[in-house]
Amino acid sequence: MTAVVVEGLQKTYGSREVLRGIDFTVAEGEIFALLGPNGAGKTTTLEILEGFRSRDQGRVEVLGLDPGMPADSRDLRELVGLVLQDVAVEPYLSVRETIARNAGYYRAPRDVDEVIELVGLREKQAAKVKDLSGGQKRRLDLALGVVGNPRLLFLDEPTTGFDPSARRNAWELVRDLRDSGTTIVLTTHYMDEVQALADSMAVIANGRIVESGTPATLGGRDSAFARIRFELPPGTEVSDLPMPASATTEDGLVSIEVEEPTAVLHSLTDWALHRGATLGRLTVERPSLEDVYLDITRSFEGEPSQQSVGAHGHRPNRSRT
Ligand SMILES: Nc1ncnc2c1ncn2[C@@H]1O[C@H](COP(=O)(O)OP(=O)(O)OP(=O)(O)O)[C@@H](O)[C@H]1O
Repeated sequence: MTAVVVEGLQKTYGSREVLRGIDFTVAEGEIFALLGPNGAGKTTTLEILEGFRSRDQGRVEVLGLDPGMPADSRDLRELVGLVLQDVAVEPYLSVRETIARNAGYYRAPRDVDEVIELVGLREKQAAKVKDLSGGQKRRLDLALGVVGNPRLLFLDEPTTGFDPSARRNAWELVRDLRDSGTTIVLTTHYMDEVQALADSMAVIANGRIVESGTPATLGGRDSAFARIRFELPPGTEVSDLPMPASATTEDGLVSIEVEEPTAVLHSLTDWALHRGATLGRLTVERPSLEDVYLDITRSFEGEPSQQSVGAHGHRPNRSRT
């Protein structure tokens, strides 16, 4: 089943066209990542899906419901979990009290101890919210997102401010949630996060979805040329190589670009071994997800962007507490 359907979604703030007709779908049980430069409209899209923001045009369906309809939006509250960028929580309550209080808002919440364990806050369960570090606070946000046992979880930049080990734990948690059947829609600026988590993804730039696919195939990444780089053995020239190669670059390496590197590597290493030489700093790389992502978004930088006229309004208060 499809968990989220977005078709021709448009949103304008004043006369600033932020979404110019975007389309994507999220399959039930997958982790879907929405990416894009600052101000591209990711949060706006998420807020529309969550029912916190109205849309101007287009069709939106979340778990078969329309978040733009008040009655559907109320039903969605039970089915959907949110981890937003600015969750307001009571600073003088403890971690446990905060999670227990939120559990009380749902008909069939998860067990509070299980949630505390899940987000790794057992040691901090008696601490007041105001005394938590930034990363611990974000883990509490995650706990509040999952305590209602949602079918669909929205994560807006879930690991911003986490240390490397807390990020790994959060990824583990997100994968566990997916494996237990929760659909997850997340936004992030970290390509390693997308690589580690996303089953599918879409890039939004200049008000449109400009690429979509999987982390492995985005922007034709899987069929892109491989780049072989190495140090020329002492006493040899680029022209001695058994195939065409670029001259040494400023980092002292020779580079060869090929569609399929197996045969080229074979003749290259054969060539070196026959001379009793080695190919220092030898690497074979295809463009990383980050390379592809930057290429895609850069190609939209020159385009006329969303028009900007008039003052910004205030975001609605999205806190549930
Ligand atoms: N309430 C509002 N009124 C007017 N303009 C707004 C409002 N909310 C957002 N915007 C503008 O809409 C554009 C998209 O904002 P949005 O927060 O959706 O982007 P984003 O992709 O989530 O960005 P970031 O990566 O920085 O979080 C921005 O230019 C922003 O300034």
